[in-house]
Amino acid sequence: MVTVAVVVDTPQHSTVRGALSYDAQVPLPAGSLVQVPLGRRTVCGIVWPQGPQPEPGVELKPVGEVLTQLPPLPAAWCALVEFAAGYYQRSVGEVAHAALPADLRKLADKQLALRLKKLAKLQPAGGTAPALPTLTAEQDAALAGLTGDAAQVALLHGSTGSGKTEVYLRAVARALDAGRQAMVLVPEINLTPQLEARFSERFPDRVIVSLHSGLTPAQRLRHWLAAHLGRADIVLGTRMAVFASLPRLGLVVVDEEHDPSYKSQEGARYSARDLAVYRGKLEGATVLLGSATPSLESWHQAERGRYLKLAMPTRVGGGVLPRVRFVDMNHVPKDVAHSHALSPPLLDALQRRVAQGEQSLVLLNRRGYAPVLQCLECAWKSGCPHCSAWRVFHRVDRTLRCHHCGYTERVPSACPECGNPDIQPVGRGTERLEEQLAVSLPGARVARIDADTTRLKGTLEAQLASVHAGEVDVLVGTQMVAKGHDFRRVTLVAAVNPDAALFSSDFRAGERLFALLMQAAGRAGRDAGQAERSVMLVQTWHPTHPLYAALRAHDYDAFAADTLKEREMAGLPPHAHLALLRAEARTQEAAQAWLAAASSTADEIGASAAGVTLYPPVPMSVARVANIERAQMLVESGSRPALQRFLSQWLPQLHALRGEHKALVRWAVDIDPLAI
Ligand SMILES: Nc1ncnc2c1ncn2[C@@H]1O[C@H](COP(=O)(O)OP(=O)(O)OP(=O)(O)O)[C@@H](O)[C@H]1O
Ligand SMILES: [Zn+2]
Repeated sequence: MVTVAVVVDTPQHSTVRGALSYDAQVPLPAGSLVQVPLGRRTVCGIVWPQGPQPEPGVELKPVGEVLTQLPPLPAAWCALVEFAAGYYQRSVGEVAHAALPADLRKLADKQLALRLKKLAKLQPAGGTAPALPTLTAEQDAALAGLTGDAAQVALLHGSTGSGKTEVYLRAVARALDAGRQAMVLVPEINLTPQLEARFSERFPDRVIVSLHSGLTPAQRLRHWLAAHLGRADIVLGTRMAVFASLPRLGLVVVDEEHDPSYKSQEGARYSARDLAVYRGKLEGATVLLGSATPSLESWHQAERGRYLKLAMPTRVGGGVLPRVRFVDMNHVPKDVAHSHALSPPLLDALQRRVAQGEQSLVLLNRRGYAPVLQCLECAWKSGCPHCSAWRVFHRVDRTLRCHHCGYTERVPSACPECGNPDIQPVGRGTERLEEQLAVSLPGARVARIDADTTRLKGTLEAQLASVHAGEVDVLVGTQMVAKGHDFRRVTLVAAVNPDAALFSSDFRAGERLFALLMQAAGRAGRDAGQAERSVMLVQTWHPTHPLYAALRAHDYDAFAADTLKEREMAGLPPHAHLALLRAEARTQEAAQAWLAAASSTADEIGASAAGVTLYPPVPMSVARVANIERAQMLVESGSRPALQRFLSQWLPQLHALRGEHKALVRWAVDIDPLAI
């Protein structure tokens, strides 16, 4: 008999943090999947490279079935999981098992053999590769910078339309030629179909698979196995793909690396971008981060020389970025400014585009018809009974919907409080804007793209195709339409109401707004023939705000320099490191009481001597969701290792502390939180 270490799926709050010990007949290679007894159940486990010494005299249970058909998970994969679990303060078992396809953990050896046989059917798309475009000088220089040296991290700072995708394609080609596999991450599942099309066109004789949450369990297993067995040359996917097992990984591309959706908002709240960088080091793979508006974290690393900075400031084919102009809402007649989303200069610009047969994109980052309904007689507003938030009026199906808990009701025909039939929408969302545009621009073909119009599979593709085909004059949408799309006919981009983020309590709101507006501007003038005429119009009450000055100049560098200086003075990331402790309870007092107790525990173990500062507990900005009160507490340190050491001492104590607080529903810690 030999002792093997096995990790099983354990919830965060279980006392099991690492591997368990079992008896096996023969030594089992690390990374093998096995069935093991756990309590009264039999569960899937992964043989782990290292585990605790079993206590002498304790009788170990035997390992059950071993999935011999599956090549063991690579050591580097186990190391990545181990790192992620440690860094994000979760159990190894939880992270490891969440990273595997659910179906894999359910299969017996025989069924697995069948699935593996079927993999032979995965074939390259076939056909002939198109002629390659001649690289621009900037693309050439960027590719020359990618030396292929082990563990190089490069930040490709390329303007919108500078041809970053072509650089990714060439870098992938090189990795494949060297016999390696490549992984390409995109922020949104919506962007995977067009990317898949680009890649299969370019690499007709390679096997390409995708990994994202839109796959069926069977597809996910098939694609995962293809990557794991090395049959797939290219893996395209969203953040979950960063955990794919790839035996010959040579390159990881993270497109739009600044995008918040790389950060998971549940479970181990990992950043796929940060894990990609770590993974590159582990596996000697090149990591290529690309963006027109890099995250300040990555920019800071590049400035310090930790990442190689590659710049592509120029648009392909002589295109220029659109001129940015501001409509000062203070000078628009008051009744117009307050009651209309569309100022006269914006309407005028739209009318001219429609007359000239050019497309316009109107951006409003708010879904629905109106964010709130209001009674004109009494004080009633369409609040959500379960959340501290308004319910949004959706006109299409005449519902009031809570965007936090999902609670939906038919719109009442009269005020539920006083019976007055006159209840009015206040403010506007994309639905109302679409309606208003259709009225203001008679004859124009107005379309809308947001999360509501794209619920059904295939609708987004169809809608985008009609935009590309020129069947739409004015496209209204949320951030969904602002990024990634290569619209060729758009000459006007308008941001209707972007000011709110300027005064947010979240220190990253400005960075997010700047990125969104730069990306949106980047949708205009992509065709060199029209570039000269292209304009971005921003309606604002604060036209002199420095963020807008940087936007006007398309000057990311200036924005980054200013913002980094502010962050340094305020002791904020990337100059400091944060963790957020969140508590949810039946009452706000209970949530905060638990955080206060957690804070006392931190004092006892010497947080401040360790260079770690804890801020007072505060309610979250939406304090109540689905009848649960939420509060948070910020933990900050100038040193990442100090913060990590402190957290690994502190969190086990919090697991213990939980028992004393009956009203606490759940708690979680978010390392490097994005939204505060
Ligand atoms: N070397 C080249 N020669 C000719 N056309 C090119 C070249 N490189 C890229 N293109 C074309 O230029 C357009 C813009 O490229 P791409 O969409 O990759 O830009 P991008 O940098 O990814 O922009 P964004 O950040 O806005 O997504 C595309 O239509 C692409 O096919
Ligand atoms: Zn609600």
